[in-house]
Amino acid sequence: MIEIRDLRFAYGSGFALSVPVLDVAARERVAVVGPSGAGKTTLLNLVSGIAVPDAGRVTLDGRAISALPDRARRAARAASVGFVFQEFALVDYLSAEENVLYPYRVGTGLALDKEARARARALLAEFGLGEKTRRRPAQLSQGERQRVAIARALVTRPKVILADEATGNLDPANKAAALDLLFAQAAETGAALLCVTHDHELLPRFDRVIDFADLGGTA
Ligand SMILES: Nc1ncnc2c1ncn2[C@@H]1O[C@H](COP(=O)(O)OP(=O)(O)OP(=O)(O)O)[C@@H](O)[C@H]1O
Repeated sequence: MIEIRDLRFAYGSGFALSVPVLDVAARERVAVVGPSGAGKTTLLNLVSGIAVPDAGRVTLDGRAISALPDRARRAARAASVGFVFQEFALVDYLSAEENVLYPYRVGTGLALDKEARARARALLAEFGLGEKTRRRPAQLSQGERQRVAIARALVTRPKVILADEATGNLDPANKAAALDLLFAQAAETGAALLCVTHDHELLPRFDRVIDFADLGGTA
């Protein structure tokens, strides 16, 4: 589902990333670990098409997303990828439900129809937020905001789910619960799941753990 070949990327700051091969199959749940600043977020940005590699290829669901022009890449990302951002990146002035529906609002061509709205509400209900769909992020707890961010990543039923420290800043019970939600939804839709995490106690729950140092390294 995710296929990386000979990936190279550098920031102007000098940091460079090189990943010769990385594959994640449909239904596979993979954790990525590594020290702070190793390039884990950068890797997720490259996989999702937020960033474009200097060389090499990222293929998602059979499509070389890294080779697409900007607009097509954004559309492909919206169609194929759900992303749980490190700091959640919720929109302050939108309700929980409107935050979950945000992927439909960013000019990606996905139809914000009745079915999408029903799915957003169903996810929030399943995540224990059925009574709080109209609240704004500031009126939610940290764990609740986290669940809104996860629901937003899942609402389009993406084939690829990327999570950047999706369980960071949560207490142990909320960490486990957040992972349960991600795993259950990924299993339902058959998505590939790639999660950056520093939570070593969660690693046994993944099918595979990739240590960033073994990926091919940074140069
Ligand atoms: N937009 C940017 N421009 C220039 N350099 C950047 C940019 N974003 C990140 N970097 C640098 O690239 C390197 C990798 O950053 P990245 O955020 O991918 O690491 P990380 O492994 O996710 O770290 P952490 O675990 O702390 O989140 C760091 O040295 C960082 O300073």
